[in-house]
Amino acid sequence: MTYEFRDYPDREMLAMDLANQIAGELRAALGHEERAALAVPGGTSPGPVFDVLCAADLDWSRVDVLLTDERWVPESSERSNTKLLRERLLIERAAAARYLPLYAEAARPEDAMEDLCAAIEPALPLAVVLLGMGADMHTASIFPGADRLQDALADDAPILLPMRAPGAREPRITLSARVLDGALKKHVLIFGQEKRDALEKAQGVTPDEAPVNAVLDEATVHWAE
Ligand SMILES: O=C1O[C@H](COP(=O)(O)O)[C@@H](O)[C@H](O)[C@H]1O
Repeated sequence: MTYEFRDYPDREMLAMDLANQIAGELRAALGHEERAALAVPGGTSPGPVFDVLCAADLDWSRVDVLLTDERWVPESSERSNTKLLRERLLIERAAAARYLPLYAEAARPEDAMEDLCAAIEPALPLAVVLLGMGADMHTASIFPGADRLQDALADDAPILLPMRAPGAREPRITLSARVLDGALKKHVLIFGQEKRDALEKAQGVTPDEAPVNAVLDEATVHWAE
């Protein structure tokens, strides 16, 4: 497994550079495809990248935007990844993109899985994926020790899976490793020494213990303190 590691002087430069790269990759994809799909993480890290990317000059009306994973909470919750996306990515020029939700008003992710999957399937494969990583080496909502971990890592995994894990505060829904790893361009965004150490620790460890390993091959990792 090989990946490129980019070390930036600060978070602002990382956000500018990464957003410009993603915009360029989407433009390139739209040069030879009718539509291009972009999957992005939630959590605390990607906001500054969204702040730049939302203003990128490209034909957003031909872009499908989706999350890599969602916490099963309503959009009004501060824990909602969708809320973050609506406030910081799906604005300005990017407001013209088509948003493919990973959440529906249902008590459990299982209750909405079929409809959510049916909407996403035609948009695949992903043209570009941006992933986050937790200090426990989870990526998207594929957590070490999760109830559906093996299913999410399987070669024949479904597009989406419900997920519950000791490290996750609420039920989750996540794209499988197969779908994330199948993206034509893959970026992983991490900030801080703790996550850099975690990424190094993930080397040579199985994806069961370090799920991020399932998506790292040929990815670019972007890091700043
Ligand atoms: O819960 C989640 O965590 C990861 C990492 O988030 P961060 O706050 O440590 O940046 C994120 O990539 C994922 O989308 C999110 O649901």
